[in-house]
Amino acid sequence: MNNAVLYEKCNSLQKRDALLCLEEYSSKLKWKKNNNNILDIGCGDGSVTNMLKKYIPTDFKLLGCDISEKMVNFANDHHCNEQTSFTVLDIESDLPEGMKGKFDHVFSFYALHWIINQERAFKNIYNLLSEDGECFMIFLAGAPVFDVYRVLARNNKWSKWLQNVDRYVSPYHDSKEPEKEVKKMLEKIGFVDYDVQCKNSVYVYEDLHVLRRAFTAVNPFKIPEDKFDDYMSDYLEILKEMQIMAKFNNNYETNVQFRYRLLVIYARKPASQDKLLQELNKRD
Ligand SMILES: C[S@@+](CC[C@H](N)C(=O)[O-])C[C@H]1O[C@@H](n2cnc3c(N)ncnc32)[C@H](O)[C@@H]1O
Ligand SMILES: CC(C)=CCC/C(C)=C/CC/C(C)=C/C(=O)O
Repeated sequence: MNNAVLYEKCNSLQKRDALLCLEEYSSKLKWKKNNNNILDIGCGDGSVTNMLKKYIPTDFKLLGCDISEKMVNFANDHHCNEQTSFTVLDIESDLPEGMKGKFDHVFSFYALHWIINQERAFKNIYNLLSEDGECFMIFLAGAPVFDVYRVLARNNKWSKWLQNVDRYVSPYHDSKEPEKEVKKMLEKIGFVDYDVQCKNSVYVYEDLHVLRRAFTAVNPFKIPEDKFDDYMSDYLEILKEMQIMAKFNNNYETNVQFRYRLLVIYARKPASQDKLLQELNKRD
């Protein structure tokens, strides 16, 4: 997904959930009196990064990062100022030395379900954090859109463009207890005070035009332009087969309920004295 202009117009689901979760969790976040260094991972067009500022009560520097140079350039063009900037970073790759241990807070909204190597990404988040630093992330555990990808990938008409489809399915989509898996990983990496929730959520797309644009904005597959309408028609047919859409409804003005599971994660990197206690507890 590289189309920042389209994504900025179609990220109402992602924005709504970022706002709802920040409202719910903002009282849990601990801020330094000044010089809070903050990172937003998978910032996309930067509009949610920009929204985040409303929840930072004191002086801060905010860096958004994304694997997509197109997204980063769009975010810098639209949201860069003396406190906020954006840079290219793949959270699954090696970290620049200068970023390690530098951030008091790391956020991520609707990005980590795009990551296959979860442990690598979460270890990177741990290493990005300063001592006593905290992270707050929301991303999809499971969603019908991933089942749609798998059905399309089995269709000979689309299999050529949907190879390795599970590369774009959330790593927790088939998990019965994603929060358990995440907690185990956080503990293994060394996070403390973690709170992991998997929330059953629903979002209503008011009509199929809106749904189509939202689906297109996050579509990771390189479908040829002259085939995209046919691809979308097959996508909508699958929604009917999955009974997410009414079977005989060809009315584009119909709304569609998107039911999904959202992981909401808070965790803290222990300060050195905590680490000592952790070690002593392990020995007992
Ligand atoms: C659905 S968008 C979310 C954007 C924004 N956080 C929001 O809530 O609207 C997911 C973003 O994660 C980025 N992303 C995917 N894999 C990434 C990786 N390995 N490292 C950094 N960003 C990544 C994508 O390029 C995309 O911009
Ligand atoms: C009913 C149905 C399957 C709707 C799909 C809605 C949609 C496009 C959800 C976004 C899924 C996603 C991968 C979001 C993201 O990465 O931000």
